[in-house]
Amino acid sequence: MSDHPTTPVLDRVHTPDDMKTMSDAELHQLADELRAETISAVSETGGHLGAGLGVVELTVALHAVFDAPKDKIIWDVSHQCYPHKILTGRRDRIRTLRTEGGLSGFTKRSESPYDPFGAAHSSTSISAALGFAVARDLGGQGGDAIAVIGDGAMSAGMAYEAMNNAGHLGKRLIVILNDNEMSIAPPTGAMSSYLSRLYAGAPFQEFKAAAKGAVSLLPEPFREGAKRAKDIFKHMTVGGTLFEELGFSYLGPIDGHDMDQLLAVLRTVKARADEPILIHAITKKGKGYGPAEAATDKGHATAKFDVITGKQKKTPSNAPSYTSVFAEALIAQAADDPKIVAVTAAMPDGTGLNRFMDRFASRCFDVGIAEQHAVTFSAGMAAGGLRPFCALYSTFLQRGYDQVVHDVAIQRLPVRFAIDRAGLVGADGATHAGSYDVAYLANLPGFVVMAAADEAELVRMVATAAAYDDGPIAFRFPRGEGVGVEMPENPAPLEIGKGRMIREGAQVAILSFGTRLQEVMQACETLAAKGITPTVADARFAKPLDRDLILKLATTHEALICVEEGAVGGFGSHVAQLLADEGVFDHGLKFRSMVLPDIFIDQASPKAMYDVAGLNAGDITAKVLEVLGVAQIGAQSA
Ligand SMILES: Cc1ncc(C[n+]2csc(CCOP(=O)(O)OP(=O)(O)O)c2C)c(N)n1
Ligand SMILES: CC(=O)[C@@H](O)[C@H](O)COP(=O)(O)O
Ligand SMILES: [Mg+2]
Repeated sequence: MSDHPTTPVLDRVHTPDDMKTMSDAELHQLADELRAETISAVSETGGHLGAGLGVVELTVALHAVFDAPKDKIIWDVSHQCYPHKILTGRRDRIRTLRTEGGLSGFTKRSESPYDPFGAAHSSTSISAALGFAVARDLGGQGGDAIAVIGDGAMSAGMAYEAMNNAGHLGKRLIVILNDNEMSIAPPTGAMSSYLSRLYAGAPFQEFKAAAKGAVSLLPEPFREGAKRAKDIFKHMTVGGTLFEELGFSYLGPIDGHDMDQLLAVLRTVKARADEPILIHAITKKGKGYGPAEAATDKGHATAKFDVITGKQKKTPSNAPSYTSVFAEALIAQAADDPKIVAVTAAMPDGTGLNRFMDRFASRCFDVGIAEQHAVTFSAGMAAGGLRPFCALYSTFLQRGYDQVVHDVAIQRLPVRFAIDRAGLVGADGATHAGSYDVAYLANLPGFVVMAAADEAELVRMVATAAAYDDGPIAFRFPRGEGVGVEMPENPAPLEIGKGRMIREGAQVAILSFGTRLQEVMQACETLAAKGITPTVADARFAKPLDRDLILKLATTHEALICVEEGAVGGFGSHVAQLLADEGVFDHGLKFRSMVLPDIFIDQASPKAMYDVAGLNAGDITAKVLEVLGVAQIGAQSA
């Protein structure tokens, strides 16, 4: 397979309308070419590969049978949407995926009318599709509503909330369960076992209407090609399923890579459905690309790679990742403390807890994509006397917020939140940015909220959290590698609510919270050349604040600048509140709080995203000069 495959059929597709006149044989070939084009594009951009490869046939069949954008095809998570983007007028930009100014790696309403609903967090598709179905029936936009949801995403409660509602409403709604027996890691849980049992050992089964002579139900002109459908339907043995109990007609399992089968089933569903229908399609994540199929994550996400060898082109790292530092620090604590347990919501590799699991299998829980449950489950274990570390990405913890408030904070339970991917994450863009956790945690009574300035600080914060039994405690750290600092050998717990002085200076004090400290120090080098030597402190805690440190900085300097990689309402806001409460502003303190701006920042490199946010060294330099009233010369290049 060459990097730029020959694609004569795909070349004819500019929008899905161009597929409507294609023969089934051409659609077969289109799928092959689409797969080659997807592999080729992702080899140049990196990104989510395996999920897209698993839905190539399904994508072609859906666009051949349904009429997008009038019909709404809603991809759950939408990390599998690259083939869909190629078929829906975005092929010319597909090699800009996940880059600054390029295509998003997810569906996005502002990007295309063929993306009726944006996603990136999982398990929203059935709710959204049901919303479209109701809107259609109440005189809104017409067309079918089709949710494509993976078996991993089916582990989240929201999918069942939606099916419960859909079954009750009884409207025409099509859900395609794309079951590849994979989440990012192999899926866990009873639901996953249930899905496996639905098709284990059985031949692919088909369409309920078979008993009523399904072939005759096929609309013209498809009856001609219906011999295959006859073969498909003759195995029909579908019995009662959980989905049927919820009010869906269950069709399947069908082979999600068999184009004939897909076309026959979708055409018939399109012609006949008058109620909620769930089509259970069995697929292979990474299908059709050897290196992806062979990978343990089935090519879920990849760096740029060589198409022939599959070898990924990763830039060598200079320091360990924050994630791995967290995992090793937790393992070290857990070795001495049998009460420490760890929880991940379907991200064992992403959170580093796969290492913890290897070491302490019975004390590590992958609960599936179920962040709400992860939080309350941790609360229960804390109430039961364990020391749970609930390791979630900042963006996914958002989903468990009521549980954080109601089950953890109000009961003052000592759940330790290890918040990974804090701050701007890069190619995944706005949906995955960890922008809000400080704001939404530091406002909760009794919560301790920390941010690590570097990987050594992270190790100390793990030790602090392990030793803290008085209530909930959280520490946040970013995606990517650390700064290469020396690591503490026997990390002692930090004193709660105490920051640290980094360097003493004059005129202006910079109070950093989190890893922007490196940018602050870089800014100081530039400022030194201008004769300005700021005092720099690392707050460590957004809650409780180090009042003594902050008031000292505020009363001994002309200006105080807070810097953090979080949204307004976070650390700087709490400092401002303290200063206002203490009347410090009455004495003329110049105060600035550098936070993420009030916009959703699109995907780019983290550095470029922080440029947009105005939180890089040059911005800090410029802020110091502005607050001191010094003329700015070349501040952006600092
Ligand atoms: C709420 C939420 N939690 C976690 C994730 C991270 N995540 C992205 S894709 C994925 C696995 C999804 O599995 P599945 O739905 O089966 O899709 P597949 O990749 O197998 O096609 C996970 C856990 C997410 N996107 N959203
Ligand atoms: C689609 C999704 O939610 C995940 O695959 C996410 O992209 C992982 O991000 P990391 O690469 O930061 O683990
Ligand atoms: Mg899956």
